[in-house]
Amino acid sequence: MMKNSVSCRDVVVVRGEQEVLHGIGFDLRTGTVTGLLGPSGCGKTTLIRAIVGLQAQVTGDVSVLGLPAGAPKLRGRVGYVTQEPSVYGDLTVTENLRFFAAVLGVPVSDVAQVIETVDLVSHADVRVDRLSGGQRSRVSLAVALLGSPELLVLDEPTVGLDPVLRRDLWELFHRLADNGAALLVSSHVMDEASRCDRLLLMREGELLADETPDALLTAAGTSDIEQAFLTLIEQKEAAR
Ligand SMILES: Nc1ncnc2c1ncn2[C@@H]1O[C@H](COP(=O)(O)OP(=O)(O)OP(=O)(O)O)[C@@H](O)[C@H]1O
Repeated sequence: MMKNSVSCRDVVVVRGEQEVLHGIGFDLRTGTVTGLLGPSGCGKTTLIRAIVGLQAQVTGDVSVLGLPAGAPKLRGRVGYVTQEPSVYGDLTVTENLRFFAAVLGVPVSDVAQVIETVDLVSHADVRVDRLSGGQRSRVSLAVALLGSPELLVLDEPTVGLDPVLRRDLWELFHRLADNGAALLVSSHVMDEASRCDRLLLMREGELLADETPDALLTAAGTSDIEQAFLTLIEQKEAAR
């Protein structure tokens, strides 16, 4: 039986004066790649921050690998890549990874492995500020892969990448899931939806759908995810 890596129930988040998540519930399964999709500002990053335990003012239940989100024991078991670059520009790829391996208490022998996984062997000794945007985001991903985390949470990892690189990264995500990890990958690009095993579609702080891409398309009677998303919104508004 598939296990749940993340379980969210009735998750409400207030940021500033505003409630931005209005009672979200879903499970994230081990060994799958789940896409978190929705328009800019709908609350994807906020939900991700709640899962990795960085968000204040969360009510409801967020359980990660059987522990409360943010529990100290989850350190090293959860990898998180933010939208902002999280590596040092004045260090090489290898130096960055050695630094983060030491911080995380991960064996230094893992460094070469993750560099290979993200396909940066040829740039291992190049300073990060001399890399392209896509290469740099793969360094951040390599940091998140240190220690072979059981849950990987990636906030818009493919923004600004060319189609070939995007395809390669999605192949990597599925390899990681095949090896037993759960991945949650946010995107506001609907055409990435078909690459996911499951989809969470968000709008204005609510979950509109928690389905496989096929089930979603069948329910909406279309072959286009963007159209399915619009149909769902129309159905929801008609039901109000
Ligand atoms: N620091 C903050 N203080 C108050 N409100 C915030 C803060 N950061 C974000 N918000 C609000 O929370 C809501 C959700 O933002 P969030 O960043 O989670 O959306 P998102 O779906 O990740 O957007 P994007 O795709 O543009 O990154 C938005 O209405 C935003 O204005």
